[in-house]
Amino acid sequence: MRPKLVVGNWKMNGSRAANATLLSGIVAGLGGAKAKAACAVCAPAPYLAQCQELLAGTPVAWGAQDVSVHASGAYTGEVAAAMLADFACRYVIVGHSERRAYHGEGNELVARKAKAALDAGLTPIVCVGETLAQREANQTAAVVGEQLGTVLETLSPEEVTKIVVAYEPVWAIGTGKTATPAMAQEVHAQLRAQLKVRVGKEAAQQLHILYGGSMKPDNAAELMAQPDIDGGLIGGASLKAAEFLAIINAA
Ligand SMILES: O=C[C@H](O)COP(=O)(O)O
Repeated sequence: MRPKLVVGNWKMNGSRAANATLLSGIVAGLGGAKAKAACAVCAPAPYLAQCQELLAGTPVAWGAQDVSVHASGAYTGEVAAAMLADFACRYVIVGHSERRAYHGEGNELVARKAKAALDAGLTPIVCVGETLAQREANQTAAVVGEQLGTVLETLSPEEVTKIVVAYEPVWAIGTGKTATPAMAQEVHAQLRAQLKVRVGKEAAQQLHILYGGSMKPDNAAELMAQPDIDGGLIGGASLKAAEFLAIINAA
């Protein structure tokens, strides 16, 4: 059975003081006992050093929310994958819908970001998801299929076995609306079938497909009980230690 994975995406939130309180609360809440799920936080880039300082040696991994496709050079404002690795990041989110919507990131760029992350030894968390208009037009399967498909074409099958996929219906992000477990499971099963074509049945069974979109302590257990939902990518609820811990414990 795949162990569950719960990842917090802090988005553009936090401060040195607030992060210290949040991270010490999470670590204390895990209590040194074997957590029910693997967990990580994806922090804004300036706080990765703080994550490394406070989380090294704990069960909580850390990562970033975006990465450049370039290795180094004249790319003002960008952060290279090697720089994230320098701060011992394990994960980096690529293709979050907020990057797609506000920064015009398309499927090919997202795939190149996933490749850049893998080349630096990081695990990309590749986000896919449809807008409300796309769902209402019955385009969900086509949209997420194309989003994941471009990544699968860009990476070798061996590289694909090292990614994490996150299904995040855009209409459920930060809105309090959640996909029902059945709706989410339907898309997760489709994504796993697509992965299977690329990497084979056994490897596809090992891959993590996370659900994101208003996952909270009160709906996490039901969502994660679905056969193809292997954890969560948590926004708002990852900013409060008690809520984040409750979701980890619901796994
Ligand atoms: O990456 C996280 C998702 O965008 C979900 O955010 P949310 O839990 O605040 O809805």
